[in-house]
Amino acid sequence: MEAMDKLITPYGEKLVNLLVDQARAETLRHEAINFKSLDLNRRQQSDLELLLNGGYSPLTGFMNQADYSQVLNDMHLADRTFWPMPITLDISADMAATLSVGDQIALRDAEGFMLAVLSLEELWQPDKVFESQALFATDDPRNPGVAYLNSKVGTHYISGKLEGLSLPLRHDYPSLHQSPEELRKSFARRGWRRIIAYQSHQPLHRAQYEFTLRSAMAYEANLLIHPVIGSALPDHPEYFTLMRCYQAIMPRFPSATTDLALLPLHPRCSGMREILWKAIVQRNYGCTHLIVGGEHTNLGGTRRGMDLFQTDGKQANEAQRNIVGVELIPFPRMVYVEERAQHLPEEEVPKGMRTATLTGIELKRRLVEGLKIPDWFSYPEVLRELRNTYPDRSKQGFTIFFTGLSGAGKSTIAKILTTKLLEMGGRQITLLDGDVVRKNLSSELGFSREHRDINVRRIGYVASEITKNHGIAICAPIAPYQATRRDVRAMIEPYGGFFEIHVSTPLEVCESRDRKGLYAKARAGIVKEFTGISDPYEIPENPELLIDTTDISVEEAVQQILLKLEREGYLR
Ligand SMILES: Nc1ncnc2c1ncn2[C@@H]1O[C@H](COP(=O)(O)OS(=O)(=O)O)[C@@H](OP(=O)(O)O)[C@H]1O
Ligand SMILES: Nc1ncnc2c1ncn2[C@@H]1O[C@H](COP(=O)(O)OP(=O)(O)O)[C@@H](O)[C@H]1O
Repeated sequence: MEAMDKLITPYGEKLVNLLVDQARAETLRHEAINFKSLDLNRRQQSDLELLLNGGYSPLTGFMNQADYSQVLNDMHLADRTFWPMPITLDISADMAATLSVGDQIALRDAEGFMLAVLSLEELWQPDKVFESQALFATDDPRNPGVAYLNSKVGTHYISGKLEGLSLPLRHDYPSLHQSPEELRKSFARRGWRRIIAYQSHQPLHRAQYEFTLRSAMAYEANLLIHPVIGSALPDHPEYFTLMRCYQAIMPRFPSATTDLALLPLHPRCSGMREILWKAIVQRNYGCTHLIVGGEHTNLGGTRRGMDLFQTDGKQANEAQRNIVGVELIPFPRMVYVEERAQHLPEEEVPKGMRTATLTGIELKRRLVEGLKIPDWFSYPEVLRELRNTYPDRSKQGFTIFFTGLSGAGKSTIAKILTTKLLEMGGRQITLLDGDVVRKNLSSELGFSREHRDINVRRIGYVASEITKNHGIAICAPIAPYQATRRDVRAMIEPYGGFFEIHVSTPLEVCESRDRKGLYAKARAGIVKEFTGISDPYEIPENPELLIDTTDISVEEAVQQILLKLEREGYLR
């Protein structure tokens, strides 16, 4: 590449800025009581941000039908500008039925804060099968892009003049959320011209660090580490861990030549179209090169950018890449070479030398099981951050979720288990017994299926919060329905351990115990909808443990649970 004396121009030569001035913003805010409202989801907010701040230059709004169709057909806008990705604003059929051309629609964030106003010009129903085929070369719902389009994207698209009032508000890492204009200014001030972007999705370990640095040297370029955060959950601990991992590794890069900023782009999983689209965005942010690939995969090592060129590259001819004007640098499959004590692209490894890689799944396993992660794989400061979020199991939170008939022994076992765990110490413990919850959290509820579900989900929510904060939640509701128990499991498992314990004492035994006299009342029809008598109990399919208390003592039951927890590494 020849020497450049200026920053690369934006795609389409001019950086778009759709934020209106103060006076216009005031007028729009004043008029907004008469506007229709649309609360944007994360992806729509990401697209709006990149439209408003010029990341999508030369687009000046969500696409109209002519641009949308042309982009799907041959990756061009209606005016023949090359553009590979549809950028559309979707709404539900219900909302579509209330709209007519000329309406003004307030686009709001999840809290209802108005970010922009769209004056409706077009409303149409896309052919999602056609869109799936164009973007993902399939309409198979197992493809994540197709699944998103079918389940999360509304039935209608809208377009029209877009006026921005505010970029989405962010309270996390304000200095890292830099717009194209801000980054360009900062590059210009520092005299940066040739800039390689690395759009990371995961922490940088040694392979990514070595390759990005090596690329910067080979191309005599500066480096922008540009994590893609448009789809991240900004209130989720994993997001903050990821950010801390980036911040932890930055001091290893030469600070005068490397920068870190966040890219609010929401990925689409759409192969070569996606790469070219990301390259355009990156050009708008002032970058001349884009490293493609480099994520840690579950299959082994790092994903090679080269794979994408080989599978989808046929459509991405040289001409398209030239039009975008950003040089693509494929990330090779990096492996660790022991004799060299460094990572090398697989192709460059001299014959006979021993190599090593660690898969994403294996990394996670080692983190949660507290096992060693080899020094060649990452840096201590990055691993420290990861270990804080994924502490080994003896420090993770977990939920013990008892389920079973009334009188099966749930509360009794739960109480003694709580005492035993308190004796051991180490974590905060909360007992969410059925009766206690019904008194304090669910006093307005009865025993219909709907009410039982609400009750059990509330318990699940509280338990998930406790588990997230590394505590122990012990729950003892009847929880008669399989689907609800499955939902509760899904709420908790991402944060720590989940043990469903079916206290499977048979109905006859529970009835003969009849501690509260409720079975007698149920038989007499005085108590209605009584589980096991006049209401269903769906047997758990795959509980972690099954305890029938007919012939065992409470102490024995509790021992079974403690042994299970110990075997799984939750007790040390
Ligand atoms: N109709 C009916 N069916 C079942 N249980 C009844 C009913 N009416 C009152 N009770 C008492 O309420 C306790 C069960 O409440 P849960 O919150 O655990 O039930 S559920 O999970 O919401 O289904 C349950 O307590 P346990 O005996 O400790 O299980 C009963 O004492
Ligand atoms: N191994 C055992 N575990 C738990 N409870 C037992 C056991 N053996 C007998 N029981 C008796 O069974 C009854 C269970 O009642 P409870 O714990 O309130 O059940 P649940 O909470 O499932 O409705 C208690 O009276 C308890 O003393």
